[in-house]
Amino acid sequence: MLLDGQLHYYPSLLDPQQADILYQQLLQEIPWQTGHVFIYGREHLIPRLQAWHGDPGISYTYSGKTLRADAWTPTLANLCQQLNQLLGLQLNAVLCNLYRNGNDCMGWHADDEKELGENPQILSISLGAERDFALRRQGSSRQSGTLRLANGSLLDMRPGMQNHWQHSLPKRARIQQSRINLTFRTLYN
Ligand SMILES: O=C(O)CCC(=O)C(=O)O
Ligand SMILES: [Fe+2]
Repeated sequence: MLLDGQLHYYPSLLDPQQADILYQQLLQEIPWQTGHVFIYGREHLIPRLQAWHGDPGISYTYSGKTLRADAWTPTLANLCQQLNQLLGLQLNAVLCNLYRNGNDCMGWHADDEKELGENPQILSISLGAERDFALRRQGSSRQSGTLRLANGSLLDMRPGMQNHWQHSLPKRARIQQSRINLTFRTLYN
């Protein structure tokens, strides 16, 4: 347990063999897309592949646009159901990220969009290459530390975390292998 109980890390939710099978299934099953964002009216490709899946009618606002989540794939639906049962939650959507190698990354942010409610709890499953997950306090530009997210691990970002901390997935140029990260969320539309 770290950071006043706001972050719980379980290094082996899945054993390595299960994690490898899941990785391959998700790689095939998810319609990975090259996302883009608009910054000052100019289009930029994001440095990773993405997909959004969720319950029917769930939508999210991303880069100023409201988009509907795609239907669950069988593997994602199964994972979401298992997490809900295990943890007593009502997760209803997942953001999937595919980092093709160490050059793919995600910048500093908090997952604090309006549709996630006041105190979101986000469950993050990591598969494939081990990558550093960096943390800093909201409002600070100094990194507080990193956590290595292992293949088959679960990171539970508890309620409160998104209000006080930012996180990022920094570039690691030497890493050649790819990684899939799934962040399960509860969206209130
Ligand atoms: O890839 C990760 O571990 C972090 C992903 C993330 O922060 C997000 O999807 O909001
Ligand atoms: Fe995030």
